Amino acid sequence: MTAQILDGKATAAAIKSDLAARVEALRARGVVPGLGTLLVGEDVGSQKYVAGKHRDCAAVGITSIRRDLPGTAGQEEIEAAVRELNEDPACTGYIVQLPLPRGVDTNRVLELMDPEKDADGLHPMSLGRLVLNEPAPLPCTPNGIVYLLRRYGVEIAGAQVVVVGRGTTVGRTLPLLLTRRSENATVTQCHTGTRELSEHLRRADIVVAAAGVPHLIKPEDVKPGAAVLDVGVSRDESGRILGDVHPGVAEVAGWISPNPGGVGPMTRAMLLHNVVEMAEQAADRAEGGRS
Ligand SMILES: Nc1nc2c(c(=O)[nH]1)N[C@@H](CN(C=O)c1ccc(C(=O)N[C@@H](CCC(=O)O)C(=O)O)cc1)CN2
Repeated sequence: MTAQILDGKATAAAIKSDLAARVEALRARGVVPGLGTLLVGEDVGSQKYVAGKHRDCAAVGITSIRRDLPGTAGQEEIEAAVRELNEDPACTGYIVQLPLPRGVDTNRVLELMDPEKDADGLHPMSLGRLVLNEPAPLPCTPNGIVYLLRRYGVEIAGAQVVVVGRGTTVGRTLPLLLTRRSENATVTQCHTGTRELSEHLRRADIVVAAAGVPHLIKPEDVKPGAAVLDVGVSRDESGRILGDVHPGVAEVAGWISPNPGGVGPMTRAMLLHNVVEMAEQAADRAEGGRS
C-alpha cells in the first residue's frame, strides 16, 4: 500500500485564495484586518514560521505588524510589547510566537494578551471557551489537522485517534477538537509517560505525532490503512526537517501528511482564517451597533 498524500500546501493555497476574497469584502466595508506577531529570540525555526506568516498576510491582503525582540529580552520588555499590540488599533489580532526563551513565564505573557485579539486560540479565555464548547478562535495546528482530514474524506466520527504529545499548541488542544460532537472521535493521548506506546498506535485509525522525536512512529507501529499526520519538527545538522514519522510508514498507511508540506502550511492558513473571521465578527458588531 502507498499512502495518499494529505497535501497541506495545496489545501492551504485554496483556503488562502478564499480568504483573499473575504479580505477584499472587508476592505470594501472599511475594515482592514491586521495580524501582529511577537517573536522573541533567534530560533531559526520560529524566524522561518513568522516570516511565512507575514508572506501569507501580504498574499491575502492582511496588513502585518512585526515586533521582534532579542533573545536577551526579559519578562518586562516582552510584556510591554504585548501591551503595545493590545493597544495598536491597526492590529486586529496577533500571536506570540512559541516557544519563548527559557526563563520567560509564557503563561503570564499569554494571559496579558487582549483575548479579543487572540488570533491563535491560545489565550486562557479562548482555551476555556473551547472546553466549554463556546465560540472561540481555534488553535491553528489542531484546526488545520481536522480541516485536512475532512478535506481528504478521512472518517473522523467513531475513529480511534492516538495523539502523541502533550504540548499546548497541539497535544493538549487537538483532543478537545476531535471529541466535540461535530467530530465524535475517541481519543487516546500518549506522552513520554505512556507504557507500550506501540500497542496504542497499532489500534489507531488516525495517528497524530507531535512528540518532537525524529522517526518515533515506525512502519510496524501503524495499522494498515490508518491516517498518519506528522507534526514533529526536529532538524538535522544542515537544518533539514526530521519529522516524528519514519518514511517507511508511507508504505503501510492509507493517508500520510508530508513534512514539510503537510500540517505546517495548514497552521498558517488557519491563523489567517482566525484573523479574517475575528475581523468579520468585529465589523458585524460595529455595523449592528450603528443601525
Ligand atoms: N504562537 C504559536 N507558536 C507556535 C505554533 C502556533 O500555532 N502558535 N505552532 C508551532 C510553529 N508554527 C506556527 O507558528 C509553524 C510550524 C510550521 C510551519 C510551516 O509552514 N512549516 C513548513 C516548513 C518550514 C520550514 O522549512 O521549516 C512546512 O511544514 O511545510 C508554520 C508554522 C510552534 N509555535
